[in-house]
Amino acid sequence: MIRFENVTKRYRGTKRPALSGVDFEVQRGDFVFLVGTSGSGKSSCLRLILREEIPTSGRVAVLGRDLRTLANRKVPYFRRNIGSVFQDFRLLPSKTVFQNVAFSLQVIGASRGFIQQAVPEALALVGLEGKEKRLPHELSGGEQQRVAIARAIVNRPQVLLADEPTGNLDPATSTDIMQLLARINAGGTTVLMATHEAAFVDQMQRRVIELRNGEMVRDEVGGGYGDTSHVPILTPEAIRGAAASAALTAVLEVQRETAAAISGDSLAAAAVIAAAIETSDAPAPAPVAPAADDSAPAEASDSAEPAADHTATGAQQPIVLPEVDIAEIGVAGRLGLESNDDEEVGPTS
Ligand SMILES: Nc1ncnc2c1ncn2[C@@H]1O[C@H](COP(=O)(O)OP(=O)(O)OP(=O)(O)O)[C@@H](O)[C@H]1O
Repeated sequence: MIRFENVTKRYRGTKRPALSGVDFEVQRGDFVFLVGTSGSGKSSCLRLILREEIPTSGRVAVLGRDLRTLANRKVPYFRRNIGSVFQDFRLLPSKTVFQNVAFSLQVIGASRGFIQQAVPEALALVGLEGKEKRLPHELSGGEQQRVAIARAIVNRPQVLLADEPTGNLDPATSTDIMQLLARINAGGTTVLMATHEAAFVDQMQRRVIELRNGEMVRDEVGGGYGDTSHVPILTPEAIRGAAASAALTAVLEVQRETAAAISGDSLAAAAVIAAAIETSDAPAPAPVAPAADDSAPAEASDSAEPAADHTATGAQQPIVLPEVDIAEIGVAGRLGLESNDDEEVGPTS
């Protein structure tokens, strides 16, 4: 569904490439965290997927299209398959909640009747019924991000890109937003999220792609935020004797301390998530919607099975989410986005 092949991105006037030889593939229905320190190249990856940038070398293919050969005039149609949310929400300040969500349908020429039906459905999905007439400044930060998410998904994109979507929100509100993104993913939408939020990455145990100075240093199924992949996994069976046992204990202690240091301020968020899990009566996560066409099935990374405990927080439970009925939105068919996944979406007006 999304493929990076040896992608290097060098911005004009810069010495060091923003991305260097990056290779990965994301399957339909995946939920992938992109992690890495500031400047490591996460946003550049998302911009390449949106075709806001093109690689200096290598290839980016999204939904079966090689984006280098995608004609400029076709880019707006291509982007209809991709929803985006950002840290700063990017709402239109003088438009109401309804108008903000409707706007993304108006620009693609959707009919008035369709908008009247689709917008309330999207707002209901994100839990904003009754707030249609509010202006953005009359909403909390979390509500504003919900509007942005409703706007991103109102035409049922196949891919949702989220660039630090919880970056401006408090831990409890961030948890709500993460639950919402996971629900959307459970309905079959592929989600790629760039984040610095260690607690969520650790809790959700999804696939983690880590960038460092533009290079991909980790692609881990069911990974945590901190890169512990270089730490050898020691098991008691492999070591005999009291001295060895003491050494193992010391190593595990260092791992725990390292994890605590990495988690840092995110511990509060982790506590909130844990509380949410405890009070939740939700069933196990829904299986990812089956592939509708030629894509490979979703990877095992999307199962609820936690990975082997080689991250410091491997014992934590993933966020458990209610099943979502994607017919709740029911917009894809009407927009012609449903079954011809690899076909270009033509103008609707
Ligand atoms: N338009 C641009 N022109 C020049 N350099 C850029 C441009 N956009 C990004 N860069 C550089 O590319 C590198 C990667 O930036 P990018 O925004 O992709 O990182 P990031 O991991 O998303 O960072 P953050 O977590 O701070 O958002 C950085 O060194 C940045 O300065």
